[in-house]
Formats: sequence, C-alpha cells, structure tokens
Amino acid sequence: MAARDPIARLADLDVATVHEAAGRTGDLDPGIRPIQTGGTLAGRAVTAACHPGDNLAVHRAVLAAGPGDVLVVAAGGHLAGYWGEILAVAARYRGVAGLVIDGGCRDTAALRGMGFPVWSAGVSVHGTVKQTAQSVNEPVVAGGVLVSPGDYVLADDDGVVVVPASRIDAVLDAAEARRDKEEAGFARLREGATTFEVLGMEGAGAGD
Ligand SMILES: O=C([O-])CC(=O)C(=O)O
Ligand SMILES: [Mg+2]
Repeated sequence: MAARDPIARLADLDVATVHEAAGRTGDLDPGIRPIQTGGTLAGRAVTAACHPGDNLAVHRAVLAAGPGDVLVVAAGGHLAGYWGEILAVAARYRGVAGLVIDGGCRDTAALRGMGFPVWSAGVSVHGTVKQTAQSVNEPVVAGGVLVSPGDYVLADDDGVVVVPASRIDAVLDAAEARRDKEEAGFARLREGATTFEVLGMEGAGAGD
C-alpha cells in the first residue's frame, strides 16, 4: 500500500495530540484563535512577515501560494485588519486552504460565510497600508514559533501547531500511536479504571 500523504494523516489528528507527540513543541501563542468553530486546517506553510500596519507581504504571499497551502503570517501580535474578504477571495481562487496570523483580521462574517478558515490574534477593522513587505516565504516567528516555508501546520478549535518538515514522519507516527492509545484508554475509563492506571501515573507525586 502506498504511504499516506502526511497532510491527510495530519488532518485526521488534533492539535493537542500532535503537540504532545512533537515533544510538547510547536504550539503557537494560545491567543491565536479561530474565527469559526469546528474546523480543522492542515497543510504546508507559505510564510509572510509584515511591518506593523502594512500588509503588502500578505498580498504577495497569496501570489506565492498554491492549492492546499496554509498562509502563516507574522505580524508581531499587532491588531489591524491585515486580512479580509478581498484577500480571502483571491486566496480561495488559488486553492489556499486557510490563514494563520499572529495579528488581526477583519470582514469576519464574510470569511465565515465563504468558509475560509482563519486563526488570528484578534479582530480589528483598522486599515493597513500596502507599502513595504518585510519578507515572503522566508522563515518567520509567528505566535512565538519559528515557521519555515513548507513546514506542516495543523489548526483546530484548540489552536495551532507547527511541525518542521524534517520531523513530520516521526511526529505523525508518534501522534497516531498516542491517539490509538488514548482511544483504548477511554474504553477502560468508561469501565471505571482511574486516570492513574490508564496513564501509568501510579508513582506520580513522589516529588510532593
Ligand atoms: O485591505 C486589505 O488588504 C484587507 C482587507 O480588508 C481585505 O482583504 O478585504
Ligand atoms: Mg476588506
């Protein structure tokens, strides 16, 4: 059987499991929240970094992105309208899967209406200029995590995790094993086993 595509495998997992399997790494600042609920976004990163209040790099990143890509924008936590309906319509045409930004977005009702998934640091109507692009498709720090173009991104209701491309196979194997073990553990918990038994925590607290 052909090996499954890493993006399909990632999309079947959740952010918490992948973060744990990655050695408790890769989680973006928890202030980066989805504007919609119930969605999962999985894909490879196309990155952009913005100067405060200037979204030219985002417009360029849309042109650099292709089908299935996830835009990861570093905006230093600045809340302005770096992303909105116009960019989403252009991104959708190119098959872009969604956006993660450690800055603000706007036009959120329209974004939800068209089903374009966005994780952002907040909502702001404040307009951005289009004058200078800090970088496009270079490594960035977004939400406190170093993200390189081509890294794997998974986002769900809990937040966002990024896995370096060099680690993806090992992290997926570990995450799937963890998920299968958790699922087996749920059956035991429902029959009355304790979390100490199921998680092998009997010795926990020795350092109290
Ligand atoms: O003005 C911008 O570039 C951001 C925006 O609202 C849109 O894309 O609709
Ligand atoms: Mg707009």
